[in-house]
Amino acid sequence: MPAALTTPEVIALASDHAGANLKSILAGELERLGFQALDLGTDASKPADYPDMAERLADALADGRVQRGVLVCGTGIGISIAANRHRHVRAALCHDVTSARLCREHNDANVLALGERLIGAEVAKECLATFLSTGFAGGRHVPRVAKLG
Ligand SMILES: O=C(CO)[C@H](O)[C@H](O)[C@H](O)COP(=O)(O)O
Repeated sequence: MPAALTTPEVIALASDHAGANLKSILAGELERLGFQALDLGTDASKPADYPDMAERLADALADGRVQRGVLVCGTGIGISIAANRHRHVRAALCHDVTSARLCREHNDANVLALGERLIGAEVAKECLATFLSTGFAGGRHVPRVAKLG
């Protein structure tokens, strides 16, 4: 009997020009991990303002194209600030795997934000894999997360 086919989860990525190279690396890593990458731009040759790129990802979450996403700018700061202005976005700026785990367990983050100019590709890939494989812990965190929205 043939194995059941499952549709891979689509994960959206967006970045400004300063995060475009790391975004490409992470798109490849997503495919390697069995996800489908939806690249919302920009590429390194097309300068873009991080609020506009955060909005693209916020829109993809709002209209249901994706449930989770990744944002990258130079530091991850500007693009995470911009993303969190959208009420349905819980973007977590992470520089390490522990933060990537805790933002899922405690905050039910739906967006991982990274800074290409601050962390290396290998750490970024580890953060991505941890973010995607960690569930929300629920319990005492539920009312706290509810107060965010
Ligand atoms: O918002 C940022 C700083 O917190 C991001 O790192 C941007 O990517 C950065 O400001 C872009 O800088 P650039 O000099 O215009 O490339």
